[in-house]
Amino acid sequence: MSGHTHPCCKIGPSILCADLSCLADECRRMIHSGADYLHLDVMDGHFVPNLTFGHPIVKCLRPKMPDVYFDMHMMVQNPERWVENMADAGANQYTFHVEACDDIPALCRKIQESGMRVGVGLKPGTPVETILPYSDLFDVVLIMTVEPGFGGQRFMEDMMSKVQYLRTNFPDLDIEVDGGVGPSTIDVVAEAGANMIVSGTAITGAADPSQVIALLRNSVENAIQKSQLER
Ligand SMILES: O=C(CO)[C@@H](O)[C@H](O)COP(=O)(O)O
Repeated sequence: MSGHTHPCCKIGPSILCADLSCLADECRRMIHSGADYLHLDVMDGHFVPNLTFGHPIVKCLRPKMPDVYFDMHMMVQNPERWVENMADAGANQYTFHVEACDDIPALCRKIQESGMRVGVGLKPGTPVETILPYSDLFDVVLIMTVEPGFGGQRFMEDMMSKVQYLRTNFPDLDIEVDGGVGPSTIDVVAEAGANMIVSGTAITGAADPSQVIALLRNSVENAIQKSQLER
């Protein structure tokens, strides 16, 4: 992690609260509204008290949108179990939760060898120090700003200290924030130094998702520009 080039802003709608009966159409709507990637929430009913979908759905989506970046947020126990399936389904990023992982280096190696970017997620109660010994192994760190499991929850601003710490110590790292992020909370997220912005209900529930995506992007790009001028 060297070079000190702040990674660029990327906006990734979470389709968790979209109309999942027409998933591909919803995904296309997000991309046509200016999304840079799709954040796909996989829940197993064990790691979190909710169920969504797995690799068979991702595999069906992939041919319908061959160039879209699929960011898999794996809210599952035994995350090592689904790496090959997700890679085969066409996932680009595999973000496991540190709380669910017994052997971080082995899992990171497995994800990388299968051709996906490596992401690690931290629940709100997990200190950032937990992942520091392995920091070279991750492409993305996902800081949860709600308890994982459901969309539409309240943003936890006190998680921003984790983002600030990571941005200060790992200037080139992709730092993703997820949970309760929208027009009313984006400025603190951007100021803290996050560059990958997940936003669910604020985008999918908006009358004009493109307006919300543009607003989020504007806030993050301004913060990046400001931090570069201060350097
Ligand atoms: O992973 C999760 C929830 O576990 C998120 O991706 C949410 O789905 C984001 O939705 P909003 O909080 O933005 O409505």
